[in-house]
Amino acid sequence: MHALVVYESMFGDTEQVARAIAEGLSTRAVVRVVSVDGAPTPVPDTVDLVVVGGPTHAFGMSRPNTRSSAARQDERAAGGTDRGVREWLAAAGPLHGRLAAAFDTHARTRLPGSAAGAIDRRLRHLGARIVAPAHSFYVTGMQGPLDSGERDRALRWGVDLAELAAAVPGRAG
Ligand SMILES: Cc1cc2nc3c(=O)[nH]c(=O)nc-3n(C[C@H](O)[C@H](O)[C@H](O)COP(=O)(O)O)c2cc1C
Repeated sequence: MHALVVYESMFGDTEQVARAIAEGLSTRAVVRVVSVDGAPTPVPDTVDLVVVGGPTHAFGMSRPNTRSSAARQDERAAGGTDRGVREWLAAAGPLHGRLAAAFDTHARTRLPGSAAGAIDRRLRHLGARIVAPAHSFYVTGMQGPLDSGERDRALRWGVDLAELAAAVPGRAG
């Protein structure tokens, strides 16, 4: 099985989660993990499983104005304003026959909404078969860092995803 993990990250937290998920997936899959800036469009035919994640901004996926706002808040985010998962998904092409899953990072607050839910809906709309419910990983403040234990939780989710994907008939296990 070939897996592609695509992430957007302004302050580095979603990247850490994406890399941990990729490590978990690698128990059963050949994995490529790429920032949304360099992620291929359309998704190559060789990819069986697409895992897409980004930070929750303003109750959903980032937009150009929320990325600019992040860049004004912290220089770590300065390079990441051009393309987010929203824009990548718009160019990813139909995903019929592909397996997929969505994740996000989210502040531990009572703020509603999640980027993962929006990514999940978009992946379904593109025709992908969702292998696991959209998943959130938590940061302790609006600019991170990741809450303790979240990296390990991401790794375990990656292992679970690989098992769920391998169990789907018709895809390489
Ligand atoms: C402009 C902006 C809007 C945000 N809106 C939300 C929000 O609606 N809900 C939430 O839980 N976190 C929100 N956050 C916090 C982000 O989720 C947090 O920065 C992100 O998870 C960190 O991931 P990253 O390091 O990969 O960028 C917001 C952050 C920024 C910069």
